[in-house]
Amino acid sequence: METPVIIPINDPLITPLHSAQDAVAGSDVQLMHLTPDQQAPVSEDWLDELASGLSEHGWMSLDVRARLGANLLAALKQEVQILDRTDAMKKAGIGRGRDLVRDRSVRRDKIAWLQGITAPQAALFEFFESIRQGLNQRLFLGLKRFETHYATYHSGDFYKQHLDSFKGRASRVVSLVLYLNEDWQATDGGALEVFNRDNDQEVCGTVLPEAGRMALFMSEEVPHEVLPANRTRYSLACWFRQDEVPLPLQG
Ligand SMILES: O=C(O)CCC(=O)C(=O)O
Ligand SMILES: [Fe+2]
Repeated sequence: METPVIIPINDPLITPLHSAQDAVAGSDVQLMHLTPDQQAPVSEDWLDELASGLSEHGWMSLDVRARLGANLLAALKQEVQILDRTDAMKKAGIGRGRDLVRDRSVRRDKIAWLQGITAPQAALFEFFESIRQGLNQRLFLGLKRFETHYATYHSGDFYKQHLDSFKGRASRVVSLVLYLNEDWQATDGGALEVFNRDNDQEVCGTVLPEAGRMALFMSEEVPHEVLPANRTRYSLACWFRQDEVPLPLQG
């Protein structure tokens, strides 16, 4: 059973998005500080591990619950739940700008882009920025920036096998997915299936979207798929990019 979330506004449909986000930021600011005995979110050794996972296998899955802290994960989940319940999330598409296609046979999730403004998002962006710099120092990927969105998959939603970037576009280079769901069971569906980068018929890993679990992979190389979820599945995806100019945040 999920813990019920109380939406701190009267009429979600007429309240602008930033108010919903402010409500979250305001109530959770004090939760964002890491307690002193907590492991540093990002250490040199840990960045070494990420870099070797990516260079040797093209992908990896790891548990970052202790690094990010249960409070930050809970605050991020609360944000995405509020966005979802206030209808602030948009049907996701494939492609960008004029090429954007909303093809429900390929993907059915809903997304909302993060701006890094609320306290939980600011803490998360700091974490992503350390990863960006750490990967650049170790793998010379020239990652200039990252973009990140929340995603909600309701029961029955999926995302068929795909790559996150077309070869040679030098846009999305490294993909990161962070999951926000407590007590996710295999029977809840919604697993991320990762395929062999040299054979897109061969599953080489299955990741359950449990809170604190993170998947990291090379965007142009690693085919992956989100299996149909049997309960609401919350996550956020982040792409580290080589291009400098942000595209309009849509789709
Ligand atoms: O949520 C996931 O496990 C993966 C999502 C994904 O592949 C994407 O948004 O491109
Ligand atoms: Fe993807």
